[in-house]
Amino acid sequence: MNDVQFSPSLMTMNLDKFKEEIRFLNDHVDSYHIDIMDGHYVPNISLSPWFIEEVRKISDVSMSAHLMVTQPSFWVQQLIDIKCEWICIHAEVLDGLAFRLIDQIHEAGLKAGIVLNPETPVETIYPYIPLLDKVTIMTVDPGFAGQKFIDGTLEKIVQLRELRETNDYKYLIEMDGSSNRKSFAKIDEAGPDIYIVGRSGLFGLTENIETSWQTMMTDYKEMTGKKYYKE
Ligand SMILES: O=C(CO)[C@@H](O)[C@H](O)[C@H](O)COP(=O)(O)O
Ligand SMILES: [Co+2]
Repeated sequence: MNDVQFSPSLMTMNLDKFKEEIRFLNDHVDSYHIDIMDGHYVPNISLSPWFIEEVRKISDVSMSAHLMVTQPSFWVQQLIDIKCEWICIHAEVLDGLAFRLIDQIHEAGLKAGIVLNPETPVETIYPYIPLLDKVTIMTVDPGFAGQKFIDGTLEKIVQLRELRETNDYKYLIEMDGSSNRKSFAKIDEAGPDIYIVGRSGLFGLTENIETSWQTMMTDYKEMTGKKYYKE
């Protein structure tokens, strides 16, 4: 397996420093995490396909959309239209749609991911898990930044690693929510491939993105004993 990746959650970036933060991060990350909420699936509104297009004007980094919406078909089509590289849908809204939507994403040449809420077991996605490019484990309830890390979610990351190993599945394992100095050690022990970092781990650390990034790198190194490959 490759090195761990960090994927900044742009919902928590400092919008008054949009260009400065994106230009700095472009050289350090493999993907950007874009939270898209419809105000129904979760009681909040955040980013949009339009936002992805704006970031693309100054970035070649691949985009991973995290759809927190009740009608995924509509949003999947919007994201296919703009060729968003990763389209990730919550398992909880996929009944009766999963195979069709995953196929639709793959036929467009894009990657399909599934996101699991803290209370949703990994078994929910067994019917289509061999088709997936990524599985994201929510380590907080979806909808907001700044929430408390839910320790019980980590065993699902371990379960996904074991399943992948046993069955030779290809999906990447991602975690989303409250990854920061306090949680890096326990996340590292569970062993996801991708850490989403938001306000508590990166953007909220200092006034300046370069200093925040360096602080995060120090935190990661001190808490895990490991070095990030794009430090
Ligand atoms: O999907 C979500 C929230 O629904 C996340 O991507 C948040 O944007 C991230 O958790 C914020 O970072 P923290 O505030 O948790 O550090
Ligand atoms: Co997210």
